Amino acid sequence: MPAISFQSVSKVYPAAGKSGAAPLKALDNVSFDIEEGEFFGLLGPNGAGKTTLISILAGLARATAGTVKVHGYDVQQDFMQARRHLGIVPQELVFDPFFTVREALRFQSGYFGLHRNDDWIDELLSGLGLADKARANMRQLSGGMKRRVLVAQALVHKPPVIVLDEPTAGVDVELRQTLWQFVAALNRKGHTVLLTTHYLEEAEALCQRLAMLKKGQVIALERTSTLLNNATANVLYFKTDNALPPELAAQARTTGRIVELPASGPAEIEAHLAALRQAGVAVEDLEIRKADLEDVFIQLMNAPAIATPPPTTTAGVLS
Ligand SMILES: Nc1ncnc2c1ncn2[C@@H]1O[C@H](COP(=O)(O)OP(=O)(O)OP(=O)(O)O)[C@@H](O)[C@H]1O
Repeated sequence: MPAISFQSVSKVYPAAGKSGAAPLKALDNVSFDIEEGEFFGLLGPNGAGKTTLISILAGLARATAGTVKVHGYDVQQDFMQARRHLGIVPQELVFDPFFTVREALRFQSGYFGLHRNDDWIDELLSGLGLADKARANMRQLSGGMKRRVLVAQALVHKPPVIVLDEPTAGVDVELRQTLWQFVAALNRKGHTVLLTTHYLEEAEALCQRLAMLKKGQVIALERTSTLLNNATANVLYFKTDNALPPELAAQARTTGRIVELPASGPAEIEAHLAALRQAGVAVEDLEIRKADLEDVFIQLMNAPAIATPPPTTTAGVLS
């Protein structure tokens, strides 16, 4: 049985404000399963529908159509059973300022009917570098410390499935590393992890499989390694002060003077270099590197809209 199953999930938000405005389809027939023990990444640009999908999973929003199950429990019909199997680390820092850290964790344990949970709470506090903050009041903690408490709160009932919604946005490097070591260790013990992130290098390092959302549709569902192997093999990286010829400009990612040009192999690299020479583009600091997840992401996001239904298996990447 999958840990999480999304089946034909759609979400339409009614038109806001002016009459005549069209309703917004935030999710369009999203189907995929996440198997037990997987470390799974959900990626997509702003507004792709990631938070909407996680809100439906958490029972905080209702799907317009389709079903979502956690360990076989429907998130609507069996809400409490589904919720018990989930530990959700939200994007926003929400907490009660009057509790100490330990009280907040005890309170959350009580919500799940767990009353003698201090051994596990101590383990969480020490694993997340919060041991000396147990008696601190929540309002005295820094933003990074509050985020650690949110992670501890999500895990207080030892959920088999852990959902992290952009947990490292605006978080310093040290906390990111603590968090990832902790979550990776839980994953090794068998916990399923679903992560949404804007940091593609994080997804590349951690996630075994990825789904990419674009405008509410799944446009790729693949093992991370397969996605990387199927994608453009190389990227030509250089700096220039000159304008690129239009056929190269259309394919290039340009950041100030830095240009990154995808190339499928040696022949295309040579063709790009010839085109640059012919256009009189002066190139500095030229490097050829292997494509990474960011290149794959940009390639898929820039691909023309898909006309066929999204994949429901891990069969391949649509382009
Ligand atoms: N409560 C709501 N009412 C109306 N529209 C909404 C609501 N919540 C989200 N949307 C819209 O639905 C679409 C998907 O939003 P969602 O927040 O799920 O995307 P996201 O992929 O999580 O984006 P981000 O990376 O910016 O968090 C967006 O166009 C957004 O404006």
